[in-house]
Formats: sequence, structure tokens, C-alpha cells
Amino acid sequence: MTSTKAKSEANKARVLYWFRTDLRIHDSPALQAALALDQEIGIEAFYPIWCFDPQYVWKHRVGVNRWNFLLESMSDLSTSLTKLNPKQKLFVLRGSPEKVIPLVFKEWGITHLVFEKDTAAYARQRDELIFSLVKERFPHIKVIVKHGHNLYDPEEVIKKGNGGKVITTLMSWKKAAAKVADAPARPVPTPTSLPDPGDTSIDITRADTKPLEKIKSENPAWTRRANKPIKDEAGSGNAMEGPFAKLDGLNVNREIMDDEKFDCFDTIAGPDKDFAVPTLESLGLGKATTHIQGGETEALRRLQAFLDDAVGVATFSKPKSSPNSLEPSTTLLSPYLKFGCMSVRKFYWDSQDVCDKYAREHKGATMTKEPENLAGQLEFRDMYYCAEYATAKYERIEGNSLSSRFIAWKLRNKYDKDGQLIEPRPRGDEVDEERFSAWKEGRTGFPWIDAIMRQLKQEGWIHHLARHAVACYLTRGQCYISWERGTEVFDEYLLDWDPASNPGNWMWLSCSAFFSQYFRVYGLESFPSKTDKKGAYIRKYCPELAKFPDKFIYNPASAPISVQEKAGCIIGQDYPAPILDEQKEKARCLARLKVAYEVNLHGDSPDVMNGTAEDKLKARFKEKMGRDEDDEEEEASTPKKRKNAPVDSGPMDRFLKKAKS
Ligand SMILES: Cc1cc2nc3c(=O)[nH]c(=O)nc-3n(C[C@H](O)[C@H](O)[C@H](O)COP(=O)(O)OP(=O)(O)OC[C@H]3O[C@@H](n4cnc5c(N)ncnc54)[C@H](O)[C@@H]3O)c2cc1C
Repeated sequence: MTSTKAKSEANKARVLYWFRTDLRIHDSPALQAALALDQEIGIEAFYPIWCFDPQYVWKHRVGVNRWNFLLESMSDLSTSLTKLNPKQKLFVLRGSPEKVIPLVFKEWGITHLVFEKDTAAYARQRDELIFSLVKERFPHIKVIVKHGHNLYDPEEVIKKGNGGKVITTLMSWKKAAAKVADAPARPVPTPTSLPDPGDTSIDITRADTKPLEKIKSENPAWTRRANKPIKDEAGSGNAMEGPFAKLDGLNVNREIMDDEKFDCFDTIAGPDKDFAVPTLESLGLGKATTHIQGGETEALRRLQAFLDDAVGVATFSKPKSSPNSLEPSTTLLSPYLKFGCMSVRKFYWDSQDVCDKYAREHKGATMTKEPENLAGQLEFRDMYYCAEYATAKYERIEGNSLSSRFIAWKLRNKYDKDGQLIEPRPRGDEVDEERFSAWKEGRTGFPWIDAIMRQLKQEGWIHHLARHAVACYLTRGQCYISWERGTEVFDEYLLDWDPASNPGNWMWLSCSAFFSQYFRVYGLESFPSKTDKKGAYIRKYCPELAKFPDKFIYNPASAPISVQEKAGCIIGQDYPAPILDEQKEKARCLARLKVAYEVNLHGDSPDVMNGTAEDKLKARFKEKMGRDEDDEEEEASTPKKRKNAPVDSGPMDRFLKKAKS
């Protein structure tokens, strides 16, 4: 099919550059390839676009802070494009790619589609749709795809470097990557100019997109607000499979979106017909709470600030950084890498160059080695991308071909015989439900856990070891709750949520895959007090505890009542008493994990797939321990009561009562 409106003259290129998770202009091999067409055949029109997919808005759990970060990053990119050519900007097309891209193919007479490769499962599926669409309906359009989101292309590392097999250790990743190239590619230059866009008018009557009203009427869950999930009675015709399929039919963000104000998808070009970046208001969202600003400009500023401290770069050691410093003790570049505002290769090579210069100038000085140094951190990121690439059902337990070890976690996802999630949020018994909610809301009664979860919600970022602590607590440390629930909460709150790193690290921390030393559990008092004796971090994020003496800051429930009164915070009233017994639960978790490791079932074992795995683990537990796994549950799950607590209400009741009032 040829263009109906604009036609390419003299075989010059009319380029659609599709920005996705590459919201930058520096070190972009895809952008470079697109602009190289000017030398090769000449560019007649250049359209930098972003597809704002409504499916993403209502099928993927995203908190207001990540929306804010994304919109800021898009605005910043748009400004950069305008600086390269005052006629240019980021043209935001409101609609799903498979709808809006064919439309502009026709309307703008596109001859070339260029984008950066994205190897995540959901992205591959989306891109396959576009490839087949081009093949069937627009065979004259040339598609150019360049890798640039990782140090090495995960697909190449897996296919060329590891014979198509999955990778689960940094060593095996290094070996496989070495077969692809000696070192990551050096960054490519930043463009200094851009060709003009062509005519950007669109005959909206021809628009193959769904106006807002149509989306709403086809998807009742979109507009209905309710406390419990609503199934989409109408069914959604173009639902994606993979990680998002489980959310099919639900506006999972309805709790934070005000439908009255929601008008983001009124037309393909937005309310002013100018393809502007949407606003938080148009998504029906309130104000962001984070202080972390999105965009390439901020990413480069942060990188430069890090590089300016050569000693800091040369001696950067992840395990020695502090999870509870008030200012981040690591680079905080992860959200920028996630959205591609920061090129990972620039990050890698700029740091490497600083290290090399430091080594030359300070002969014999101690420098950190891999994997603790910065290069090691970025390599871990690549390793998870490779694992995700090679693993079917990576984001879940059942059917996970990475052989995520099967542990009968509470509140884990359950699927029907067709592999569909039975409920988007499995319900468990009251104790597990309450433990999960308390964890998510930062009211477990363990200040270390609560402070981290509150920082996560407020800022959208927490330190790596803080992530370790809360992930360990929720899963194998104390609660025995599925890592799937953890990924879901991180997905909602993290700015840097990543489909490879998030499930991968949760599998690691829960000792389901990648790591197996399940007996190493973080102490809720001993671990944080190593780097923050006085509890400044706790005082910041749990201000109700601010006046407690240092001695009790990590365990305020152990303070005498006179101390609590003096601190103006009665445990059980103004701050919850511990929701569980740390040591007892740790012992219970360890016992169950030991059995799970012995039985050694994996995500795709027949017992897991046919639903008999949990019974098998329970039977082995009884055989080994001489009692039922659940026998001790009653005892262990009863929170300790304060001596002076009224008999008719537990500490959590009193805290909730107070919070509600
Ligand atoms: C349970 C859990 C969930 C996580 N979820 C995510 C996630 O969704 N997205 C995400 O980017 N990171 C995730 N991480 C990894 C890591 O915690 C963050 O990348 C890191 O804390 C980001 O802070 P930073 O940029 O200051 O990191 P730095 O220490 O400055 O490291 C530089 C970069 O290296 C990469 N990196 C470092 N450690 C890891 C790691 N363990 N895995 C993958 N990449 C790493 C990141 O891109 C990071 O920006 C998770 C870790 C845990 C324990």
C-alpha cells in the first residue's frame, strides 16, 4: 500500500522515529541510524514520535511518581529535539502502536520506521505485531532496529554466546558476552541537528484509533470505580499477552485515577491537536510526591556529579554503600536507565575512563574490582536482561522455565488450566493479608521495614540493600509471602521498575533462583544499625518515632512506657507494635525452605503445573518434622501483646483505629 496523502519525492526518506525506552538524544545507535539516512538517500521529513498506549495506562500498575517521571522525561526530550531544530518536538500519538502507527504511515507517507530494540517479552510481542503489520500492509516501508539499551544485546548474548540457554550467574554472563564482543561498544556521538518534520496534519476522520468514549464503552472496568476488581464483561479485543495479560479487563490504576478528569485519549493528537506531552491532570492523577526529576538533562547532570568525584568512582563499592543514608549513597541513575534517559554504555565508559585515569595518576592506589564496582553493577543489569530474554513466564512462579524454585509461598499467583491468572490479586487468610498490607503500607511495627516502604512510596526509589531487606522480610525472612506480591508493589511504586531486574532480583532475594543461601536472613535491628546507629533514616520516614532515644529506635516496642510517653509515641497507639515475632517466624520460614529445597520442585515441574506441589511439600514437612506445617502457625502468627494493652484490642487494632480517626 502506498501513501495516500504525502508522497516521498525523488526517493527521499520520510522517517518515523519511534522513541520508546530510549528517551534521550545522546548515544543512541537507533537515532544515529535514522539520521544516517540523510547521507544515504536524503531525508525529506523526520517525525520523532511516542505512542501513548492506553493499554499501558490501564493494564499496568503504575503509581503517580513513575507517571510523573515519564512525562517529565518526554517533555525534556521534546525540548532537546526543539533545540536541534526549532520546528521539531516529540510528537505524542495517543493510542496503541498497532493503531496509530499504520495511521501515520498513511497520513505522513512514511518510508522508514526506526526504533531501538527492546528485548523484554511484552515489547517483543508488541514489536512482532508491528513487523507483521508492515509486512502485510506496508511492504514498501523499511524497518531499522538497533540495539542500545544494554551493554550487549541480550538476544545475541543468549543465542550466540550461550547456545540459546538461560544465564543465571554473572560469571556465565561474562563468558557468553565475551563471545559476542571484547567489550561494550563505545557511545556514538550526539546529533547536532535534525531534519524538519513534514506536514503533521492528520485526517482524524480516517483515524483508526478509539476515541475516549469508545474505549470507555468497550471497557466498562475503565470507568467503574470499585473496591474489588471488576472483570471486563465486554472483553477487550486487543489484549496483550505475557506479563500484562493477567491484568486483562481491569483498570488496575483506577484507585489513583479520577475518571472525571481523565481525558488523555480524547483524540490522537491531544486536546489542542498539537501532539503535546500529556499532563498528570489529563490522566486523572494528583501531584507526584517524589523529589526525583525525570529526563535526560537531569540524568546527565547526575552522571557528571558522580564522575566529578574520581575517588568516589574508583572506589565505588556496592556492598559498602549505605542503605539508610539520608542522601543516596549510590548513583540513583536506575530510573534514567530504565526509561533510556541515560545510555548505559555512556555510564559504563565514562566511569571506566575516570577509573583508568585515576589508576594512571595514582599508581598502586586501591580500586574496587568487579562485581562490587560500578561496571559490575551494570553487568548485573545485563545479566537479568539475558535471563528475562531466555525465560518463559519470567515474571511468575508457575510455569517459569528459568526453574524458579517452587516454594509454597502464601498469596502466590494461581492460574487456571489455560494459564490465565485466576484472580489478579489472590486472597489468602487474614493473617497473610494483614501482613502483606502492613508491609506495603509501612506499618509492620518494625521501624526499619516501615521506613523503607514509606520512602519507596514517597520517593519511588530506595537503596539496593534496603530492597534486599524488605524483600527478604516479605518472603523467606518472616512472612513467607510470594515474591510475586513483592514485584507487584515494587512495580507500582518504583520509578526504575524494570521487567528484567524487578522479577530477577525478587527471585534472587527469595532464594527462588540465582541465589540459594536461604539461611542468610537480614536482622531487622542488627543490619540497619551498622550504617545508621542513631536511626536518622527511621526518624525521617517514621516521624512519629523521632523522639525515641537511639537505644530504642529500631525496637521502640521494647522501650518502657515512661520512655514512650516522653517520646510522645505510645507503641500500639501512635505506632504499631510488631505485627509478628521476628525470630519465631524466621525459624518457621527456614524449616519450610529447607523442605522446599530438599523436594526441589521448579516452576515448570509437573507437580507445580498440575497443582499437587503444595501438598507434596506439606507431606514431606510432616514426615520430617513429625507435625503439620500449619500446626505452629496459630502460635507463631499471634503478635505479642503489650502487658498494659486493653484485653479487647490488639496493637494493630489500636493503631488502625487511630490511623482511621
Ligand atoms: C527486590 C529488588 C528489586 C529490584 N528491582 C529493580 C528494578 O525494578 N529496576 C532496577 O533498575 N533495579 C532493580 N533492583 C536492582 C537495584 O536495587 C537497583 O538497580 C539499584 O538499587 C538502583 O540504584 P542506583 O542507580 O543508585 O544503583 P547503583 O548502585 O548506582 O548501580 C548502577 C546501576 O547498576 C544497575 N544495577 C545495580 N545493581 C543491580 C541489580 N542487582 N540488578 C539489576 N541492575 C542493577 C542499575 O541499573 C543501577 O542504576 C532491584 C533490587 C532488588 C533487591
